[in-house]
Amino acid sequence: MKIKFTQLQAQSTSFTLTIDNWTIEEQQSWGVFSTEGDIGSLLGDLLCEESCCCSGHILKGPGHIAQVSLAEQQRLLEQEIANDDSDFLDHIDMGSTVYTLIYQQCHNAEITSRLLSELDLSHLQDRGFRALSSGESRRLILARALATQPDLLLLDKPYAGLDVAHRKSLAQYLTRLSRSIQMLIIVSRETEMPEWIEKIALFSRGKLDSLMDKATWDVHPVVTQIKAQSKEQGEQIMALIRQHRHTSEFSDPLFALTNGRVAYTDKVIFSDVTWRINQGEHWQVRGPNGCGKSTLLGMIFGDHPQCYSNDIQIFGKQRGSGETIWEIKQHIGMVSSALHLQYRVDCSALKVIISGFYDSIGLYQKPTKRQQNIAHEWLAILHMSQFADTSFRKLEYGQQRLLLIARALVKQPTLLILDEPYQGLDYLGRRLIKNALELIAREHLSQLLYVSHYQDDSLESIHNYLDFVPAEDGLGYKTIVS
Ligand SMILES: Nc1ncnc2c1ncn2[C@@H]1O[C@H](COP(=O)(O)OP(=O)(O)OP(=O)(O)O)[C@@H](O)[C@H]1O
Repeated sequence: MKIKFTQLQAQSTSFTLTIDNWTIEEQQSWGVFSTEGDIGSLLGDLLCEESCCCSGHILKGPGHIAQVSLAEQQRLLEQEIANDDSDFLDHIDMGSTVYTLIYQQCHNAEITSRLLSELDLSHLQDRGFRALSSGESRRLILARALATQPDLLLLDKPYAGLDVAHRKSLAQYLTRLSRSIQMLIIVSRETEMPEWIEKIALFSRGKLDSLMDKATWDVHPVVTQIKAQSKEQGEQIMALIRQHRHTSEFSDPLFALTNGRVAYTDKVIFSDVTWRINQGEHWQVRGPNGCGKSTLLGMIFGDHPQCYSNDIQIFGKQRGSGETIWEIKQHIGMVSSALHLQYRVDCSALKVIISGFYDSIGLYQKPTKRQQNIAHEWLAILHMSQFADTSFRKLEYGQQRLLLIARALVKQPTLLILDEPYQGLDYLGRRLIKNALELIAREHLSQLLYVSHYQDDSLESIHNYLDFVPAEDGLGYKTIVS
């Protein structure tokens, strides 16, 4: 499909996409790198939807474009929630099954089975969408896009949420696919630019900055330039945190799980998990997609139903001894994809940050002047002051994620749970947050419990690891502490 952009200006709630001149030739795949600005969803809207607020021209050859993005995942969740039948069932509705969600895109059993197998989803085909882990749902979104047999595939950060093994197999899969399908791949990590891509478009703050071939990209100075910029912003975050610092003291252990086990009717997720977190320790939790990392962190946060059937001590108290979930949550800041999906209320960017003081989704109390001031300071550091009154849901996915990170940090919690915090962030946003987390950990302003599938996201201050590995009896996973 040939696409030609000329003098294009398109407006989203948060920024303007500007493309003076860009021609994508038929059969030509491009890599797109945006240093600052989550351009993926606006580009997707421009290419896939007819109505869009823009000036200039887009000439598009005939054919069908399918997109894979975190926003697409969010849309599917909205659709599934709208169809939720829990009120009419004697069990919680986990949503349409993986099989159905792929089949409904192609109405062809053979294609559905092939995609299930190629994307390592066969074992999950009967599982409801809402029970999927984040990596599992990412693979489902790709399968659904491919099921529509597109002429052009728009992949916005396709590796987000995938573990090392699935990233590797996806890279190989995309290499194979690139021989038959034209692709536009938007990445926010320079290491994720596929080797086979010949052409790269570099965007900065929503503007197409330059077009180049892969060889020029490999030695481009942009990466060094922006690293320095994000370091400075990281220092500003630290100054803000130090200024409003307050701490709570607890006796050891801060958290302890003894012989932890989580199982559903169809399978055991993990068993025999014993984990003790003492004061001052930062931890990274590692393991493949679906091993139970988010489940375990959800047990600390107190919102997983099976935390009551386990032996858990948290902040010096035995779980189930009369404490409320709010007493626990007030000492925890949480960032996760599950929380991002749940944060569906329509409140302003400023209120999202303030809601961190109350651990609520949305804001239902009158904030103090001090809380409002701190939230405004956060917006300024994130270069988002102009969006203070903008509805959270109208912002780009990456901007939403930055607000949720600020929401978790704003009360300077004792425990900071970061379950793949960088998902959806652009290059600069990720460097900024990583620098800030490194400083927070180093100065022990909060204790970090951190999940990331990327080696280059490792934080120097984390020396404790909890690794999920397959259990010997073949029933789910167990953990190893190192
Ligand atoms: N209600 C449920 N019924 C059945 N299985 C479930 C249910 N809820 C979650 N699961 C499964 O539990 C497993 C663990 O999920 P979890 O989100 O903890 O994985 P994870 O290690 O965080 O994965 P990822 O790296 O992909 O985020 C997944 O295979 C998921 O499909």
